[in-house]
Amino acid sequence: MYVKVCGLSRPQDVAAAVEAGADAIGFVLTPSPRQVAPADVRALAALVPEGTATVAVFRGEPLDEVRRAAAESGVDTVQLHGAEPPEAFAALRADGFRLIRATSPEGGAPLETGAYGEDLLIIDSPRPGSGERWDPAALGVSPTGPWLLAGGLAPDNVAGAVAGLRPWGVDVSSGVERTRGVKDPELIRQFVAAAKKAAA
Ligand SMILES: O=C(O)c1ccccc1N[C@@H]1O[C@H](COP(=O)(O)O)[C@@H](O)[C@H]1O
Repeated sequence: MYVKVCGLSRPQDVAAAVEAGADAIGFVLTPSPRQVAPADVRALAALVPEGTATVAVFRGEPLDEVRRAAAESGVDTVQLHGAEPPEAFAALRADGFRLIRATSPEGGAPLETGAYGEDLLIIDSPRPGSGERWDPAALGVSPTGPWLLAGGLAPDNVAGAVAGLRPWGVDVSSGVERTRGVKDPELIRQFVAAAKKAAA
């Protein structure tokens, strides 16, 4: 079970996620209560050991801005939540990034990993980072490639969500916060442990 913890902005939260065994650490570079400047992401990403992915999250920014901010951040992976075309993914691939495409079942984009050249697909609610669950019935058939389930996951519901949809991995932001935008290291530990125990 691949586990991504997203929206980190403090060293102690990065440390908690790494120590708990998260596979990917996400930093939000788009307007959000969790937004972090590229220079601050660089400092946080430097705390992440090799082998754990560092992910810069964007939503709807122009491609030039994404390329510039991702390079400045020092991450290895870019996650796009907008309506970016396959050409944007190709450009970021040429820059050397691994790629995550995030969409929702209602979004109209293909629910197939790799459709735009990405390495990983995230299926999320239409309002990413909101903590909202979405109706699993909207998914129909699960993607065959590696995909992460996101949207309203938390330590106490991740096992049930995994049992229902059998994703390759999970992604969380709001569910490991007690105050919106502020991560809780203990909830991060609980989430990663519960997710790792959940059978895909
Ligand atoms: O976390 C954010 O604030 C955010 C903002 C804009 C785009 C994506 C964002 N995060 C992604 O949202 C989901 C998790 O959402 P939830 O809060 O757990 O319901 C995940 O894909 C994050 O990478």
